[in-house]
Amino acid sequence: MGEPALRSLWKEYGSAAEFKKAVHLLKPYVLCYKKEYLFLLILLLGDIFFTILFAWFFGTVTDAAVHGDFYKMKWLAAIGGILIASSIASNFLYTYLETIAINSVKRDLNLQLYRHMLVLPKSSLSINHSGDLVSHFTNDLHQIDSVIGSGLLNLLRFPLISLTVFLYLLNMNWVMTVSILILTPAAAAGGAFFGLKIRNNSREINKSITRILKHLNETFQGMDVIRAFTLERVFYQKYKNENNTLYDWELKEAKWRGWFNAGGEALGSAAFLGCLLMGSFFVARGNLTIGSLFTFISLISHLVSPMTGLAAQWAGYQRSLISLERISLILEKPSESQDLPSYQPASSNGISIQLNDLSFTYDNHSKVLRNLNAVIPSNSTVAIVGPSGAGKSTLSQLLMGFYKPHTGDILFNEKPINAYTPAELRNLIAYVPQESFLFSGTIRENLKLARPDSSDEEMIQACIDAYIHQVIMQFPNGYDTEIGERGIKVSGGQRQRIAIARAILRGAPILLLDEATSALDNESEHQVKRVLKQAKQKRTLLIIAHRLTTIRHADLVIVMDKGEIIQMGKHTDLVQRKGLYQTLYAKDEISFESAAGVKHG
Ligand SMILES: Nc1ncnc2c1ncn2[C@@H]1O[C@H](COP(=O)(O)OP(=O)(O)OP(=O)(O)O)[C@@H](O)[C@H]1O
Repeated sequence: MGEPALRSLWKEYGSAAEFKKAVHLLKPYVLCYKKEYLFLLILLLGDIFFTILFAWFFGTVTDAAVHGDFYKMKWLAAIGGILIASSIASNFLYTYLETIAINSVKRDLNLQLYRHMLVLPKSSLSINHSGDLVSHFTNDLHQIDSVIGSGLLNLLRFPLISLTVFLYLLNMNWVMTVSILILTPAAAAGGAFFGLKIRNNSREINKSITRILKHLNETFQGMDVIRAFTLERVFYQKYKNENNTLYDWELKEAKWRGWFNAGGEALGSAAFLGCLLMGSFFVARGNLTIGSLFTFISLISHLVSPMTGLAAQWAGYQRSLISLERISLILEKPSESQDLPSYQPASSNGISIQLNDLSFTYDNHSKVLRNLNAVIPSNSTVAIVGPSGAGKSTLSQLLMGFYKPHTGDILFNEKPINAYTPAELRNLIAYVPQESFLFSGTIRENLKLARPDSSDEEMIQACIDAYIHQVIMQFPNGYDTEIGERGIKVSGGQRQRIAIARAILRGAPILLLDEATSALDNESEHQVKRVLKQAKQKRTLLIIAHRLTTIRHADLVIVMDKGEIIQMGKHTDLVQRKGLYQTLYAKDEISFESAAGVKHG
């Protein structure tokens, strides 16, 4: 590492800003368990008391043995028994309470992180890779033990035990005690140096773990492509390289920790040897008993090791701080609502939609939607068509409030959608995405997610309308058939029809279908469209479609190209007019007829 890089890292490390940030983040969670932490603190103070008492006991027993005072040894044995029993009870309680404190804080932080991610705007969430997001839960949350468990209490315990032992030893022999203090700067400097090294390493380790999780995510999601394109060797090699990188960083960290522990031991040994030599001198001169020397030696480690211990703790904090920094970056992002949205039955009144000079950009550079103006009356069927990349799906994302318009407005019943809460807005729309996503579980569970209070009759009717009921009834367990992860056990067309049934069951006043019939055969598509046409008295139907032959019945067709609305009207009018719609329709009809010809031929 270059000198300037080291200097800037040191500056960052020494600023304590991150430490303050960590305290700010963790404080509310830790305070929820203040009773447990208070009790732990009392046990820690008890531990200091036991440490001194054991050292005193050790020295007193030695002196009694040297003087052959068996009467004293008898009651010392009884005290020893009480001390050991109390120490065992205190250790057990400490371990138990620490586990409660650590796991409670971690559980609460975990839930808050998950909750926050659920209500983050799509624009904030989509800049992170899903592997990155998962790594906050699988890696970062497990790295914070050292700042919420003993590590936190040691910040108090180490200085306290050092001070108590120092005063006790000072009282016993001030020359030896003061002499040992010359080791303090070495312990502190060692801790600071290794902490800096470990901190830098932790950052790289976290990055490496995140890359591995990303790679795993993509491997399992893209397994079919990997197999079809024989990419197994390429993926294996990439995974191996990532793991080797992680191994190298972990090894580096182990080396630093190894050196650090060895350094701590060396300091401890130096203190022990120094005390033994000086102590022997004082014993020989009759200024110290052998028992007192033993007491001194057994306590000296508690004077030196808290110094190295505090430094080690500080070094250990670095890994936790890096993880906390990553978690707080997510928690700091503003959410789109305070409450978790949930299903609320929407009013059955129709919803009119108005686009007012609507423009949008994903990256603040190139506009994906430009000055869109349109009025969609309530309970009408509107088709949005146009070539690939025209901006149709982007418009649907804006209608659901996943992204905010750059300029202009969208009005539902003449009220800007910004005036609705995300939950209100999304309860107005039933959405069928381009790629239907089903959750693992049964078909019934997937359907009832859309409207938990729906009856079985309503669920079955939605499936009849989506032309999927007969198919479901042929499955061995009917509606209770498990459909596997992401609905992998049903065909693409079946998945799409279950997704349409789910949206119909939701009963929202707007039904938004984004290429939702692309995987259906002609017969299924015809049936679904027939039912949707019947249902239009009850809802506004927005259909984004590629196959224009299927949207002839729409009340309004909006033709988009390069982010603009270039034509608008009824199919019968548009098909007569020269323009993009006519061209697209002619092409579509040819391909439809030739497909039918191939089928029948
Ligand atoms: N999340 C995104 N971030 C950045 N650009 C995007 C994002 N999603 C889409 N785009 C860009 O916005 C433009 C419009 O895409 P959009 O998906 O809305 O088109 P579309 O008309 O629905 O196309 P298709 O019919 O192929 O689905 C494209 O140029 C695309 O590259």
